[in-house]
Amino acid sequence: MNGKLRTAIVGSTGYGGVELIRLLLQHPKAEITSVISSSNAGALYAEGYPHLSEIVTDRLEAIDVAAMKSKADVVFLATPHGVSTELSPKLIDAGLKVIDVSGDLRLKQGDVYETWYKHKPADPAYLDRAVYGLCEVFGEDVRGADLIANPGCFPTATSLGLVPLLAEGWIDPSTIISDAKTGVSGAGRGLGLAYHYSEINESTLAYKVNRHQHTPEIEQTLSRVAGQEVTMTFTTHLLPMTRGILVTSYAKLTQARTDEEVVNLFRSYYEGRKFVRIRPVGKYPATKEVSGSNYCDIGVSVDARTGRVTVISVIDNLMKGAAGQAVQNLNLMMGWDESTGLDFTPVYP
Ligand SMILES: NC(=O)C1=CN([C@@H]2O[C@H](COP(=O)(O)OP(=O)(O)OC[C@H]3O[C@@H](n4cnc5c(N)ncnc54)[C@H](OP(=O)(O)O)[C@@H]3O)[C@@H](O)[C@H]2O)C=CC1
Ligand SMILES: CC(=O)N[C@@H](CCC(=O)OP(=O)(O)O)C(=O)O
Repeated sequence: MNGKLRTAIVGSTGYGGVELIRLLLQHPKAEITSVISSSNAGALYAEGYPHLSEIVTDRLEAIDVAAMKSKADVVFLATPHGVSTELSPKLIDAGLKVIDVSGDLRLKQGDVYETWYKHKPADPAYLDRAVYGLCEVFGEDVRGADLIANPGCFPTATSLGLVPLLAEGWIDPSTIISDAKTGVSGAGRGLGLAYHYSEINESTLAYKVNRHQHTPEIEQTLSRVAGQEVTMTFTTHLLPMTRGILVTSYAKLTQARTDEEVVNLFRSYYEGRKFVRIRPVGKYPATKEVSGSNYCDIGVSVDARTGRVTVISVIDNLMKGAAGQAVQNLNLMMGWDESTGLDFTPVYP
């Protein structure tokens, strides 16, 4: 023992898992004690990820709650939907802390989860116990929690772009439309026809139109902040890039505002929050400007002609959209500075 917090990663062989490894390897207060696989226990981790040769020398371990309890304090779940539903209660009951990167514990109402995810929901007691870790909005809830539902990638970018406007009543909640674009790593490492080079290269497409599972998650956050039920239109698009999410949101202003007023509202709402950066009037962020980092960058514009505000928000889906925010949640949960181990610049170009 060197005094560091011991972490285990279930789903370590996926894209979310390998990004968690990148972050936890250089975290000053945490270490990785188990990399876990449901299908390949015994194999050397770096066999599947040669970029980690001579860096991660561990072998993959099977899922075993007692073994995790003996080797770890906190377990990250970077697993497909449905796994955490069953596994998180066992880990919590064993006295472990859990940060779930999947969607299993994000929606407070089990029937809503079942409708959108087509999976059996988790036990309501654990849904109640899970704290929704959108750090810049609900971060206070995370301190001292033991079960975190890490927000989805699209919900993180979309919600951070709308929350200040709703919190202050500057937009009409019934008029929100968000148009989202993502790179292919959002779909994970598994194979799928839509993600083949020859299918997505030089092409783009909308998918899960009016049925994306992140819609109720965004609505849940916006409703909580607005203090009334919010429904919205949300459309996702796949782009031929590896990392990155860009969301453009539109809503009707409740009264005339200037660009400067809206920029100042965002700056004041996120004051002191390192990972949200607001562009000046007339400037809008690109996905490359946050790539590999935990930042969410936001640009805003008022259209005086239509009375609508346009918000552009970008994140790296694997960082602020998954592993980065999961480590930020770990930091908040442990009472550490939220940027511990995340304090590095984006990769550019
Ligand atoms: N990719 C992204 O940008 C984001 C992903 N997420 C969510 O994070 C989770 C992981 O996503 P991602 O890493 O992209 O997905 P991947 O498909 O890349 O990885 C998922 C991993 O889960 C493991 N797994 C599969 N079945 C089981 C099982 N029954 N029990 C335990 N582990 C299993 C697999 O590894 P093995 O066979 O070795 O066990 C696999 O490597 C998903 O819920 C996803 O929705 C959230 C935000 C963003
Ligand atoms: C390109 C692509 O398919 N992206 C995924 C991103 C969702 C995801 O990562 O899952 P969570 O629900 O756990 O956040 C999607 O649109 O479903």
